[in-house]
Amino acid sequence: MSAGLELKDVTIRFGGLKAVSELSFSVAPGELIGLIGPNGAGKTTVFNLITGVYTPTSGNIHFDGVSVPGKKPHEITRMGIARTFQNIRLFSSLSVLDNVRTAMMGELKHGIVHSLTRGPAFRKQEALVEKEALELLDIFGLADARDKNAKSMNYGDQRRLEIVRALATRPKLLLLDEPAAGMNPSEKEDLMHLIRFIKERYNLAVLLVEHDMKVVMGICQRIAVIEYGCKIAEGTPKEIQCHPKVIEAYLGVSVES
Ligand SMILES: Nc1ncnc2c1ncn2[C@@H]1O[C@H](COP(=O)(O)OP(=O)(O)OP(=O)(O)O)[C@@H](O)[C@H]1O
Repeated sequence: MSAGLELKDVTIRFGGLKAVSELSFSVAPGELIGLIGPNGAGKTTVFNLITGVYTPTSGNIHFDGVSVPGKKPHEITRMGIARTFQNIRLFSSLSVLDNVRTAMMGELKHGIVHSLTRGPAFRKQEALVEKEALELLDIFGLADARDKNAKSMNYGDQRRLEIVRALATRPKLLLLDEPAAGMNPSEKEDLMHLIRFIKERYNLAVLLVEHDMKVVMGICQRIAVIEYGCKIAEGTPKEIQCHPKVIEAYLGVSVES
């Protein structure tokens, strides 16, 4: 079993609907892979299968050689897989800093006694968490907003905060679900730089679901295309752009956008 993520013949049925059908693909450590397809093709369902929200009806998912199906989402996070969501999910009543701190909670080693007494070990750990959270916010240009209410930030900043929260769990694989949605062209340009930057800086593998073809074609090393839950093509951005099945299913007009 190889390192990284490996899906083998993964199928999930919802009643009579096969949302994902015998899907196989892999993401090696450090790779930046795109997963694209028309609306309803099954992309978010694939993320939900990888992160333990759904269990496949059949097929296997392995991460670093360990079987994923049957594990709980928090166990999968601990294995080193983090995700963002199509619809932003932040703690709206918490500050920007506290949103990152809560994401780091899983890493805290102190027990209930330390938490209640707030002893030296607890305070040391808290200080470390705050330092790391601020470092991450700084990299994303969000440090000045640390005390702002998360929901008061503009849309692009909220999307970036979601990525910070995912990174705060120290993943080896980051799943990004439509990170460019709702961004303007200059925010999308920044996002492309940011994804490349964090991939290098944190030695991350990234699986990117994204409708914006300029973003996908601009940063992905390889792209898998699904339609009605089935993989119809896989290749480099250049190969995908001229793949007849892809053009027919999906890319025809949007690749020029
Ligand atoms: N829990 C569920 N129960 C029933 N059907 C579901 C469930 N989750 C997803 N589906 C169906 O599976 C199919 C794939 O949905 P999914 O959200 O994965 O597509 P997508 O490629 O992410 O779409 P989009 O690009 O519009 O976000 C759709 O037909 C959807 O209605």
